[in-house]
Amino acid sequence: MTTADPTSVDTAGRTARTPQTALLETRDVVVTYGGVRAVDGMSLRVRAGEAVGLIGPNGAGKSSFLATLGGQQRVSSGHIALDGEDVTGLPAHRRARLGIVRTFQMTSEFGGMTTFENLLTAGVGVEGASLANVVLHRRRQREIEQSARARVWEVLERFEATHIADLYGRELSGGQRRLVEIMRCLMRSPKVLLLDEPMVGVAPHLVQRLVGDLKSLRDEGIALVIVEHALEVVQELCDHVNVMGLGKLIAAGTYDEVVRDAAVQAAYLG
Ligand SMILES: Nc1ncnc2c1ncn2[C@@H]1O[C@H](COP(=O)(O)OP(=O)(O)OP(=O)(O)O)[C@@H](O)[C@H]1O
Repeated sequence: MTTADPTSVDTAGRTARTPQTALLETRDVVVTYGGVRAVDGMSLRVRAGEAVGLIGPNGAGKSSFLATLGGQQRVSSGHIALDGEDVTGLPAHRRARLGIVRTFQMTSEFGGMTTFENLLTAGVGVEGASLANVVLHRRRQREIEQSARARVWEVLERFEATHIADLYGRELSGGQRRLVEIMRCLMRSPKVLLLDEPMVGVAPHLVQRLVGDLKSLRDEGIALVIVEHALEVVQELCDHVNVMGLGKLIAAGTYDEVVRDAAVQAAYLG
């Protein structure tokens, strides 16, 4: 992720389509909660096949900014574009259809479903099995379900996770849960995968495995945007690291570049 080219997004948020156009681009994104300016003018670009880290001290605005990318948080001002198209006003489910998908920690509802069912529900949602479809087009619904079932097995095999297909969410280890969360996103064939602390609760010996899985997604061309406090993970996984402090981008570059930056050291110490 790099800072935005100021000429690339016009005032209506449209981006000129050039070979250099970023897959995901934000321009001057601001989020305010009451009087708190949690995100204060974030302009970033993310290319396809790039793993981008978002780091910074507690309260820097990372999660709020990530939520604006996924559409879970409305921006107070600014623009967000995917593939050159302005998506700023789109709700999360419409962005997900366009390819911006965010991992969510499994809630208790998921604990009562098997891994297979967890993935299936994510997959059936993709093709828009609305209530109307279910009621009016049963055959179409069966086709959607059949293709989603095939996709579930594809995803489980790709992550060597067929052995957890019949385990309930509540029976999974922390690392397996994180994997299911990522696999649920994969059911939606994302272009951009947003991850908020993907390594929380993962046993140390499984972190490497999950990092490897994320690298393989990146190498297939999916853009990853990762908020992560575990800096060794950021160092290993991310091609580009953005550091936030008090809502603003205070440094950007490779991991080695940003950790040497005086402003970054001051933000972490201060
Ligand atoms: N829903 C909310 N209502 C009011 N203030 C909020 C809300 N969410 C976050 N904030 C505030 O916005 C600022 C940024 O919070 P945010 O969670 O985005 O930061 P963060 O960098 O992700 O922090 P952490 O690393 O601790 O998760 C903080 O001052 C926080 O208290």
